[in-house]
Amino acid sequence: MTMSGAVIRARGLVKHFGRGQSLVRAVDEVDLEVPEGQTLAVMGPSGCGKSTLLHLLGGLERPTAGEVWVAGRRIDTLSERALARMRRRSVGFVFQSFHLVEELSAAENVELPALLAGRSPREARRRAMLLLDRVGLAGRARHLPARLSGGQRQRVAIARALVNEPLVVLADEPTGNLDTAATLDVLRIFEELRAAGQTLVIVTHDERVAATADRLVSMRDGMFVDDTHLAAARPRGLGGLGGLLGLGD
Ligand SMILES: Nc1ncnc2c1ncn2[C@@H]1O[C@H](COP(=O)(O)OP(=O)(O)OP(=O)(O)O)[C@@H](O)[C@H]1O
Repeated sequence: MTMSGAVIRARGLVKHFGRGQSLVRAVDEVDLEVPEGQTLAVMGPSGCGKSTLLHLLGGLERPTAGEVWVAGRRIDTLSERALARMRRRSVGFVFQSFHLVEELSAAENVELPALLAGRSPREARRRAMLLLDRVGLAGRARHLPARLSGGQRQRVAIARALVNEPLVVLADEPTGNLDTAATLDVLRIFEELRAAGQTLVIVTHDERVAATADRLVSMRDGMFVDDTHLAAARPRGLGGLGGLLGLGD
């Protein structure tokens, strides 16, 4: 962690796509600090650069210019290998279209990042079952994604994002493909995570999702045009995420 407690820090962040006449400034000189325990919502019209920003913050893409720090470590200059390791250990991703592995059961999907991070099969299974229980899917552990509803798939994806106890969860329109009931299920889980002190960045078009955040930034043309603090970030709750999930060390 940095002295300021920022889990994520970006300075002068720029991402361009294409060149010449077709140059797109997807992210244009963004500065950002996300303190530990903050839930940050990012809103803005389609194409304003929200997803690109999230990908830069989580090391899925490299900036054209600027710097990104995760837990006090600069990541935009890391090798591909080191970047992949950083993502596995420190970042949990949740996507609009779930991105589950269709050939694997719900439990196996959740276990996968734990195994890739070097945990034993037994420990990976233990974590997966605990997390599936936490998201209300203990009874669906053996189901393939095709047999799950959209809301259930997204809850599996959230469990997967949490399995390595990430420093930050980055969610890209996590309720974008969900009906109201499933959206509320997902919001309840995010609310639980927030209460436990999990740092969260959520890109969303949904006002209900944004309303659960501590801070709301609005983007337009790759830039922040508004920044509203709705609540002070809370320190990690008793036991933090590990305590909430009963994961231990
Ligand atoms: N890989 C890419 N190659 C070329 N252009 C891209 C690429 N990714 C994003 N862009 C462009 O960058 C801009 C920002 O896209 P981005 O997906 O970040 O926006 P967004 O705010 O997340 O949009 P939406 O809400 O529709 O998901 C858009 O003009 C988009 O077309």
